[in-house]
Amino acid sequence: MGIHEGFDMVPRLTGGTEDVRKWTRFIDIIQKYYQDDDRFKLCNGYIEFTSGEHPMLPLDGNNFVRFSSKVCGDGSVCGYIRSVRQIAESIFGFRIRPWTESADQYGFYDLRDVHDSYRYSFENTAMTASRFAGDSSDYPSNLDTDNLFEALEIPSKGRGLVARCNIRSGTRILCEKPLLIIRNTSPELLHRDVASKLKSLSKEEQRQFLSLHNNFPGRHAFAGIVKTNALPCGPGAIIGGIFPKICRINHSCFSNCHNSWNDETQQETIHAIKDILAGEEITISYDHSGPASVRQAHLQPNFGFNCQCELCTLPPEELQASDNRRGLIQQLDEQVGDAFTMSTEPLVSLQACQALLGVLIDEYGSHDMALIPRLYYDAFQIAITHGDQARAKVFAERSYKARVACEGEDSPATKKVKGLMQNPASHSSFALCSKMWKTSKTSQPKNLGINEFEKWLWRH
Ligand SMILES: C[S@@+](CC[C@H](N)C(=O)[O-])C[C@H]1O[C@@H](n2cnc3c(N)ncnc32)[C@H](O)[C@@H]1O
Repeated sequence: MGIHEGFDMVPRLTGGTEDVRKWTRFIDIIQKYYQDDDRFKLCNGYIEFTSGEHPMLPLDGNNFVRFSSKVCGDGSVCGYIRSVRQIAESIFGFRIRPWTESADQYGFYDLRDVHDSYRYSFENTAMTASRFAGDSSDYPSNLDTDNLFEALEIPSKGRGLVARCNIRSGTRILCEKPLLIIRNTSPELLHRDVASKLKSLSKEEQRQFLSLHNNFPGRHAFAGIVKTNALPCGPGAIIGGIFPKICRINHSCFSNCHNSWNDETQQETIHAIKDILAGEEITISYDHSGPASVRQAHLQPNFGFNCQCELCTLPPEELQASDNRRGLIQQLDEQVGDAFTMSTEPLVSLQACQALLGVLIDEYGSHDMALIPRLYYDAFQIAITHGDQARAKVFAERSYKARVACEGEDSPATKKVKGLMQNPASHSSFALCSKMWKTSKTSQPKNLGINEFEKWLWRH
């Protein structure tokens, strides 16, 4: 029989947005925490710890009731049960009910509930994904990018790209050279500019351009295609690119991919910023962040559509809750960017950074890698301008890791932060404001637990 230990989720999670967000956050933290652990396995639709009775966590938490294993005979599984429980408690609080038979404590649910939940969570996910990807060892790594997606009709959005198999967060889904690069100008001039540039394209490239969606038909049709589809070549760029495949990707205010322009290779890349399941639509964000009304006010005149993404179509109270978080994100972002506070009260800036990280995770789950590299880079700057190389190095490492996931190793921004991670003092602002936090780059404390390390890092 043996002695069992674990925890139950009481009450069970609902399919509501808040619960889904919390579970996504929980799974993200688990993946990051155990990513270098040999016994941690990310499988098709679930996570497995190859220790004890191989306890599992489903990637979809709806219906999850228990994480447990027989613990005698394999000491290491106890460690997994307890650390997963601690992470779960930090997110779900009182809903996590720990129990151990060694202290005569038993789970809340009876075995039939637990078996039903297992059947739902594990057998179902394996079957669902295998329908798309062929076998149950999904997240294929050897497919060329053309096999990762297909163009399909999406309700109320025209055509869009849909994943053909499970795609892991951090995967480069597409890398494309533009058909055309154009400068923003009046519709008439734009139409003429495009007309002359089209002449130098091949017949196939012309066909690709002309087949793109146009939300602004009329006298200047080429300008309409450009306005509907162009993506800026870099943040704040006044030139934009038109891409045959990337321009088929629809927008979401809660996107699962990140697009970025690589100025060195002159290509646009698309990276998954969360695990995407086969059958899910691939989306990017055309917009800045901010509350729904601000996003709509940008999308309608600039791209000519009312957003129908999963966030904008939430019931009003849930959308309001998201708006409040996004308002707070903007507020904290401004505080973090305040140069005077950074130079005179760096601790206030660092606290704003940490608070921002918390709200970002609440709003996006931790998957929104696109904002995370910048946040850690801001934290790096706060530390380095006051001479703190030890923390600056950790912030640079985190920024680098997040940047690789959303832009790849070949992105100029990734290369830059990689250099800073190796040598934080090479930054031009090193000790520029003060030396009051002076440390060496190797003086990070050793042997601290996660919480203690975070306290050190954020100067609590
Ligand atoms: C760059 S195109 C994307 C591909 C396009 N759906 C197609 O059929 O080729 C942008 C257009 O797609 C549609 N679209 C993209 N995202 C949308 C969304 N979230 N809600 C509604 N329509 C969307 C809008 O018509 C928008 O102008």
